[in-house]
Formats: sequence, structure tokens, C-alpha cells
Amino acid sequence: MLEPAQENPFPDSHVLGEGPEPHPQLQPVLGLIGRWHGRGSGEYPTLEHGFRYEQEITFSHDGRPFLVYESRAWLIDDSGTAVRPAGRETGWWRILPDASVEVTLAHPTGIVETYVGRVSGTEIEMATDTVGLTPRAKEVTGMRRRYALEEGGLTIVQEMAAVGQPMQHHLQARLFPRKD
Ligand code: HEM
Repeated sequence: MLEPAQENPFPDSHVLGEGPEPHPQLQPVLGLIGRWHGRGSGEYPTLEHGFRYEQEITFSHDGRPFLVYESRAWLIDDSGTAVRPAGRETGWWRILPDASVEVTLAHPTGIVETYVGRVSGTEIEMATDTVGLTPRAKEVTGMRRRYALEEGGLTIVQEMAAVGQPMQHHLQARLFPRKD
């Protein structure tokens, strides 16, 4: 019997120039690949107070035409001290030959979203196509996201329709590349 491979021969990479060659379809989103870290703030009309957070995102790839996406956020107080973990999500960003994107995201809050969108230059806009909810998840009916690479950073803005409220602002953040 053959010995099993000791190492996965198809590793992910979040560093351009290391690991597999990025698939040519990833050309429009190469600038996203890497690790990002920064701060944001959020609000929603059902919440008494707005909030501030830090966020870490990793975009990686394994040579196929999709990005592996993971995001973690934690709330911070006015002095910047970490308070508690907050939004966390993971998923896949399929990049199609016409620079359209199809994204699937899963959340620990019982929510699964699919998005459709488009890359235009250094900007990606997407909106939910479907939202799946487990029986006790909060009622989220739609989300819109905009990711923009500008001035060496990544700006993210998210709008949400949820808990009986129409589509409106929930989050905005500005992230910068991490060196590790
Ligand atoms: C950076 C990511 C995110 C952060 C830091 C964040 C933070 C928050 C905070 C602090 C609250 C107030 C309730 C609480 O204290 O937990 C909240 C409420 C909520 N968030 Fe977010 N959120 C994030 C992403 C998302 C995403 C991706 C969704 C939907 C898929 C979402 C949906 C909601 C909903 C439905 C509520 C409840 C509103 C209510 O019941 O009044 N959030 N969020």
C-alpha cells in the first residue's frame, strides 16, 4: 500500500510570490490577498448605542479561481481596549471570468448568505442573493457590502436589512495590511 502524503500538496497562500501561482481569474482581486487589520464602527436603529471594533481579515487562495475568506472582529472601548469577540464569518469568494463575484459566507449566529457582485477597478460591490437562517437566528433579510482598496488600505462598508428594519448602514471599517 502507498504511504499517504505527509503534507497537503496543495497549500493555501496569503502571500503573493509564495505557494501556488494565483489563478488568472484572480487578477482583478490580487490586491486583496493577504492579512488585514484595522478598526471600524457600527450602528443600527434597534441599538441604543453605536459601537467600535477591531477586525482581522485573511484572503488566501490555493491556485483555483476563488479566495478563501476569514474575518474576525472584537468590540473595543473608547480607549481601544478589547471588550469581547463580535462578528465572525468565513467563506469563499468565487471570481468569474467577467469579473463578477459570487460569495458564500457562514456566520456562527446561524446565518448563511450568498452574494452576487462585481469587481470594478479597485472596488467590489456585492448584495445578498439569498439569506438562510437557522430557526433561532436573528431575522436578516439582506445585506450589501462595498470593499475598496484605496490609499494603501481596505475600506469596508456594510448595509443591512434585519429585524424589521429596511436596508441601512450597519458597519464601516478601515483595514491595513499586516506584515506577518
Ligand atoms: C465586523 C462585523 C460585525 C460586528 C463588529 C457587529 C457588531 C454588532 C453589535 C455590537 C451588535 C449589537 C448587539 C450585540 O451587542 O451583539 C450587532 C447587532 C446585530 N448585527 Fe452585527 N456586527 C457585525 C456583522 C454583522 C453581520 C455580517 C450581520 C448579518 C449577517 C450582522 C447582523 C446583526 C443583527 C441582525 C443584529 C441585531 C440587531 C437587533 O437585534 O437589534 N452583524 N452587531
